[in-house]
Parts: sequence; C-alpha cells; structure tokens
Amino acid sequence: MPSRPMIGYARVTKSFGSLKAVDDVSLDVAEGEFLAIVGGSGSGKTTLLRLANRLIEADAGTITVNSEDVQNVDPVALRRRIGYVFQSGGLFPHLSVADNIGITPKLLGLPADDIAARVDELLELVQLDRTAHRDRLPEALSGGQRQRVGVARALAAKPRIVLMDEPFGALDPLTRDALGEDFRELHRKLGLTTVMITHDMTEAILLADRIAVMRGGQLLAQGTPAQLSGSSDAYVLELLRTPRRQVERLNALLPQSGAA
Ligand SMILES: Nc1ncnc2c1ncn2[C@@H]1O[C@H](COP(=O)(O)OP(=O)(O)OP(=O)(O)O)[C@@H](O)[C@H]1O
Repeated sequence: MPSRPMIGYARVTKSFGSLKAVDDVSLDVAEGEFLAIVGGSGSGKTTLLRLANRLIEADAGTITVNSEDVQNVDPVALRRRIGYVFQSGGLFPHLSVADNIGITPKLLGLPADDIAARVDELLELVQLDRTAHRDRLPEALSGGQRQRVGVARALAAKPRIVLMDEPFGALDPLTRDALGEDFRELHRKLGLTTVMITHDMTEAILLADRIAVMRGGQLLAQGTPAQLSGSSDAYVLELLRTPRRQVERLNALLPQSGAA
C-alpha cells in the first residue's frame, strides 16, 4: 500500500443537534488507495465522506487533503479537485450528457473545443458510445449509463481523489458488478485515491484495498478484508460473514454447476 495519506481525518467530530453523526474519527486514506466505508443506515458514512470536500463542516478535529488542512482551502476550489459521484447519478435532468460532463470544465473557463474533446475522451473512458449518448438527456439513459455519466462528470476536472456515495446501489446486480469492475480499473489506470460508501459487503471486499467500518458515528474498525476477518468485534465479524453466508444459502437452494 502507498504510504502518503491523501486524505487524513484526525479526531473529527460532527454533530447535528445532540446527535454525534461522526464521533472522534481518525482515519488515513493513502495515495492511490481504494477505501470502502461500510456500516448500517445512519452510522455516519455520508457525513464522513462529505466532510472531506466541505459539503459538511466539522465541529472538531482536522481534515487534510493532500497534506493541506481543508479549512485553508476555498470550498469551491476543493470540490473541483475532488470528484464526487452521487448515489442516483445526481445529473442535471435538463442538460445533455455532454453538458453534464462538461459542466466543471466550463466553470473552469476552458474553451468550447477543449471541453468537447474532454467530453469525448471521458465518454470513451467510461465506455459510452459518443454518437449514441452525447446529446441525450439523462432521462433517456438506463440507470447504469447514468452512473457512467456520473463517473465521467466526476473525472472531468482530472481530480486525483474520487468520493463515491453508494454509486452502484440502485443498479441491477449484473450492471453493478460490471460498473464496479470498470471503475476499479479506472482507479488503477488514473492513479486515483478513491473512497466509496457501499452497503454491499461483497462489493467492498472485491473492490477495495481496505474497509472502514462505521457504527453509531464511530470508526469501529479499519483494515484489509483479511485483517478485519481477524477482528475481535462481533459486529465486524458479522458483516464479514454476510457474503459467505449468502453463498452458502444460495448453494443450498441452487443445483451445483455441473450437477444433473
Ligand atoms: N443535515 C442533517 N441534519 C440533521 N441530521 C442529520 C443530517 N445529516 C445527517 N444527519 C443524521 O446523522 C446521522 C448520520 O447520517 P449519515 O447520512 O452520515 O449516515 P449514513 O451512514 O450515510 O446513512 P445511510 O446509509 O442511510 O445513507 C443520521 O442519524 C442522520 O439522520
């Protein structure tokens, strides 16, 4: 694993009223790492993610991005340096695919020809056919295609960091699998640092280098899947056992391949 932290949380706390959504969390994400954040609903995953690009401000603690305290970085400039993929794609419904992808380059003041070239490059990168998809509105795309556009848009300003909030959650399992694999390849090819929230433990184990487990706002455990499987925490072990238990149940219900 690379050594330099690209994102660093040091004793970070964020409350909403009396509720500690993120409670004294310290976590480093190394440069080039793919980290998955897992945990039950309301455990603080989204809050933790959004603290990194200042969509949410911390009450206490320090967050660094590329060794810089995010408090010293203009939030808009920070968000341009960090790609963000929303669960539902988060595309502007009235803008074409090309305009959705090109929105940040446009805000950055790039000339129209450069934006068009960048859009084509990104469409290719996320494996969408230029001619077929460029001018469509998001409503004319499948869920998987929308998420590909969401990924392309997040990559438009050539960020080194990508944050993804349950990006493949609303997709059918086959599309989800394919997109997960494709994104993992992009992560490698572009040398990204990726933090992805997922509810799917199998996805976390298959895609991520390391997994952070949240519960009640606290970081319960972090480590590689192998390290976590040696955890002494019952909740962590339960989470890690889920994929295997599902396979066992499936094996019991389905004929084994090759069987008559
Ligand atoms: N803007 C807000 N105002 C008040 N409470 C909030 C706000 N945002 C989040 N919370 C609360 O903080 C806690 C953590 O929320 P968060 O969205 O971070 O959890 P999560 O783990 O991402 O959940 P899910 O998996 O359901 O998306 C929850 O109890 C939530 O209701």
